[in-house]
Amino acid sequence: MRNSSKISNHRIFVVAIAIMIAARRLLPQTSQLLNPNSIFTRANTHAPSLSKHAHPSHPIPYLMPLISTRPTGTGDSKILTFDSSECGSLANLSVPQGVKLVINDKVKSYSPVNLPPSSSDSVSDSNSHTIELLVKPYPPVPSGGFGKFLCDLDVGETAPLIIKPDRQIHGSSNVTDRWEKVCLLGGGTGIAPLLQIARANLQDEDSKPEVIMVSVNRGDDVLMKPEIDALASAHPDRFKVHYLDTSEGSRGTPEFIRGAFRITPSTPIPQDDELMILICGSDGFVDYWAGGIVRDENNKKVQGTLRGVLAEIEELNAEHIYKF
Ligand SMILES: Cc1cc2nc3c(=O)[nH]c(=O)nc-3n(C[C@H](O)[C@H](O)[C@H](O)COP(=O)(O)OP(=O)(O)OC[C@H]3O[C@@H](n4cnc5c(N)ncnc54)[C@H](O)[C@@H]3O)c2cc1C
Repeated sequence: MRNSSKISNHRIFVVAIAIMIAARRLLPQTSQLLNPNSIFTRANTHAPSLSKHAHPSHPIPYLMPLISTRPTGTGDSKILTFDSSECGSLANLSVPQGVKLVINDKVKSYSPVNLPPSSSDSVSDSNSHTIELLVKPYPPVPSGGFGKFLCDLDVGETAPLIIKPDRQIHGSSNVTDRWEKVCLLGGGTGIAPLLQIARANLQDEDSKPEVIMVSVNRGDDVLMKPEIDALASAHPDRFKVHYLDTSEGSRGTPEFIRGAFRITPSTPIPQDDELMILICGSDGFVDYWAGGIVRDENNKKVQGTLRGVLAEIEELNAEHIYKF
């Protein structure tokens, strides 16, 4: 009897020590999400060790450490660089790569602006194992605040991120060497995935698509302008950028799009592989330009009917447009 009580006391002691060690490991994550300035009140329940066993397409978040942060130079948005080396197999993921931030079972999408590593990148090259996110800290609303959460992270803290599976754009995940003219229409932080697509097309010396970007912003808060202008200087024959400032109440028109993307009434109706317009921005932004994205009976996002400004350009049809 005495022996069995000793054994059970010993077991209780061992279990208590194990719980204390596990709690200490989780503490930085817990305190991060319980920060009084944060609207998140529940601890992340995914222990760091779980991330080691997750596949990039598996819905268990990686706890990616923030390794550096810098302001974009305009407004309050930041470029946040996360160490993605734990994910291991990010090499050769197709562009645009996407990640999801998962907190309290709520999820929001973010888009790396840097290119994923290629298989030729050395494992020792630390630049090839990072994810750079352009993030704007919108003043949080209830159940939101994800942008502020990311922007408030200190170097060394982690964010629970999932690597999204490849994005299918009209039946294929390929965005390079596919269309003759790639037109990118981004509002605010919506420019992030479009910049990655521009970079992927321009770095590919073998294919020569023309890339035209329209960046829509209010006032001086033009996100990633230095980086975009640098790309335009480096590829003057293949990359053109137009900035549209909507602060004075001016909104884009069909004429503006015709001019920027050079679609004229005398242009023959483009074939699918000639021209693609990729649109990314807030729901209101996408709705204004091309009609809203809708959800099907499985709550999956589908493109919805083409409406808005682009629907007024008769040379275009839904096959020429993709809404993020
Ligand atoms: C495919 C995809 C890629 C995205 N990539 C990025 C990215 O790279 N970087 C990034 O910062 N965001 C990106 N977003 C937007 C991101 O997912 C969040 O919607 C955004 O961070 C706002 O969330 P929040 O919780 O901070 O805002 P909330 O707290 O929910 O809202 C705060 C306020 O901001 C307004 N707001 C919310 N979202 C937007 C928006 N997108 N534009 C303008 N106003 C808004 C709300 O109406 C509200 O008034 C992307 C979205 C999608 C669908």
